[in-house]
Amino acid sequence: MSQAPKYISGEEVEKLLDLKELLNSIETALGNYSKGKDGGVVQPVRLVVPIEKHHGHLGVMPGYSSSDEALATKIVAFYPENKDLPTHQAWVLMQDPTNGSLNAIIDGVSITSIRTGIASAVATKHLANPNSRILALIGAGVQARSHFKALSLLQSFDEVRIFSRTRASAQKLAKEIGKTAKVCSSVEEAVEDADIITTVSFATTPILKAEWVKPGAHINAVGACRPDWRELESRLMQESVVYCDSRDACSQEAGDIILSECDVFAEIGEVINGEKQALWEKTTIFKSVGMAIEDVLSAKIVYEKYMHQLKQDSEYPA
Ligand SMILES: NC(=O)C1=CN([C@@H]2O[C@H](COP(=O)(O)OP(=O)(O)OC[C@H]3O[C@@H](n4cnc5c(N)ncnc54)[C@H](OP(=O)(O)O)[C@@H]3O)[C@@H](O)[C@H]2O)C=CC1
Ligand SMILES: O=C(O)C1=NCCCC1
Repeated sequence: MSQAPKYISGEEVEKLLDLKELLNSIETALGNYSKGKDGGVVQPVRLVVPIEKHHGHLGVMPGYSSSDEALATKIVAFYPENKDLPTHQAWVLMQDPTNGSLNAIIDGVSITSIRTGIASAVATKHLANPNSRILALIGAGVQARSHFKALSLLQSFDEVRIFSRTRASAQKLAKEIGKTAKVCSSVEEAVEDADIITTVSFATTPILKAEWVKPGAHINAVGACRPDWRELESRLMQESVVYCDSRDACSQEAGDIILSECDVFAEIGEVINGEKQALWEKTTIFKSVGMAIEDVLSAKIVYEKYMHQLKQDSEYPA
């Protein structure tokens, strides 16, 4: 008889996910994804149902990694206008790949937030100048926080510039980050001389211009995950070396790529596999829209640790 699925909360996810371990695991998974069939990753482009009447979207993201024996599906709702609820709500359904039974339902908000920052950190590790000192965050929500944490695994920053639509959000984040943080009054002010720029906003028209970006900077372009949404102007996309998480997904969802008609030089997985160069001395952009396999790997780590802890608790009760 199959067991009732476990429910694993966001709090538990935050406790159980070790960021360095996740970085290694996501780096390997992105490499496997870009190997095609040989990599053993099966991940179709997500299905997105627009809920136009309420300005929201529902995404369904299944994925399987045969080398990790991990199978999961994330259901994610994103409602940019939500005020009392988070703009993203998500659940990851973790299944046993050997027989299809449901092992766990895991909070997907924390997984989405943590794994997206870590995926950008993987790209930044390969594509940014190793002597990067100034980080600019455009947007000051959930992803801005997870990106600051993830990018801080790679180096410490002398200055973290923050711009957001509402100054109070930027101020709140700056207080959390501490003395290296500086609240800026415009995107231009935030990115001047920045080595790493991370756009994590809900902008739907370009907010970052080529003329403001220091040559050789690295940009993680994380927002604008619909084909008609953009954060970066066309000239910036066309004049930089553009990398992406998935060509298939970005060609359907990334307005920054689709509308600028820029070339995509490589998937980040191709860089990880040594098939394409990391041109970090040039201005580089990592455009991501998010991949199911990142959720699958995160869920696997969480589930295994959760089960290990349960076993220990039952063997050695307090
Ligand atoms: N690539 C990927 O894998 C993923 C991408 N995303 C995307 O990342 C983005 C950020 O998500 P998340 O942090 O969770 O969302 P949040 O709602 O938590 O935060 C969004 C932030 O962006 C700010 N913002 C909104 N519009 C603008 C604008 N025009 N200019 C500047 N700042 C703006 C908000 O402003 P305010 O100051 O008013 O609060 C807020 O600080 C979204 O586009 C989301 O869909 C999310 C998950 C995965
Ligand atoms: O990968 C994800 O999860 C998401 N990507 C784009 C916006 C919604 C969530």
